[in-house]
Amino acid sequence: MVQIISKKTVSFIGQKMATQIDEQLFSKYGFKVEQLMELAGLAAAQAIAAHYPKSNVAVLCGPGNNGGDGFVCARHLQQFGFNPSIVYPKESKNELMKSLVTQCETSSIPIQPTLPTNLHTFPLIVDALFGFSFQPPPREPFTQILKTVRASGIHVFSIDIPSGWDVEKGAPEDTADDVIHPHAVISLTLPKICMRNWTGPHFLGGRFVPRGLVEEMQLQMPEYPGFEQIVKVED
Ligand SMILES: NC(=O)C1=CN([C@@H]2O[C@H](COP(=O)(O)OP(=O)(O)OC[C@H]3O[C@@H](n4cnc5c(N)ncnc54)[C@H](O)[C@@H]3O)[C@@H](O)[C@H]2O)[C@H](O)CC1
Ligand SMILES: [K+]
Repeated sequence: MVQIISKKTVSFIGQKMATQIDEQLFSKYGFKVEQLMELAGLAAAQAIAAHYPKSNVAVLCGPGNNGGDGFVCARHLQQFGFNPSIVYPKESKNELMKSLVTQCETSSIPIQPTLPTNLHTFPLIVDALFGFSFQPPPREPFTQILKTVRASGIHVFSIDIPSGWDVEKGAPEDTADDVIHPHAVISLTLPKICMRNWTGPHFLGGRFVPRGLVEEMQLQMPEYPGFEQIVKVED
């Protein structure tokens, strides 16, 4: 059972604050992005395994670190007995992303640049296209992908923020067809302001922020029970 915490007990952060936390973790606090990405992707996979039955799952990975979380999540989902396939529309030249591709390829996780033609047979999609650095509106080829996913009606689990959402302005109109309308979301580190009014299943992970940074930036962090990596956020 994932422990439930109240949304009143955690800070909701904007795009600038999320970027500042990220920068501080890597500069002053000495972390490497791959360390944190591993924990972020693992937390996402744990939330998925806690919330959905084992199945085929299409993991949509964008060109930035949100996409990196998706690759890590796919690897762990396979370890947990899911059958992941990765959709990676815009290959990054970044060495870390190349390593993540190798890790998944050598684990026999298929990777393709476009949505599978049999997408309708997938019970679940993981959305790791864009995170807190997204600047709307989406550009091609992502617009078309977001539209197809929206039209499919398949349950989508979003990592950090639902792709296509403005990080701060919140959920778009119900009629918007080029954004993710998620079934569930995992916020990483802290929820972003766009998640304030979200009432669907909401997990929180990324239990890696060091005490010094929490105090320096006066962050209200979640109380994780014991040695858990995820909690669920409710009213
Ligand atoms: N501190 C943490 O909590 C950690 C979070 N992680 C994850 O990293 C993302 C943020 O990653 P970042 O590389 O900064 O950016 P994104 O992945 O959100 O996207 C950048 C990527 O997207 C392109 N892009 C931006 N806007 C558009 C657009 N309108 N259309 C098309 N493409 C767009 C841009 O060019 C870049 O290529 C965070 O959310 C977490 O998921 C880390 O894994 C660990 C630490
Ligand atoms: K996302």
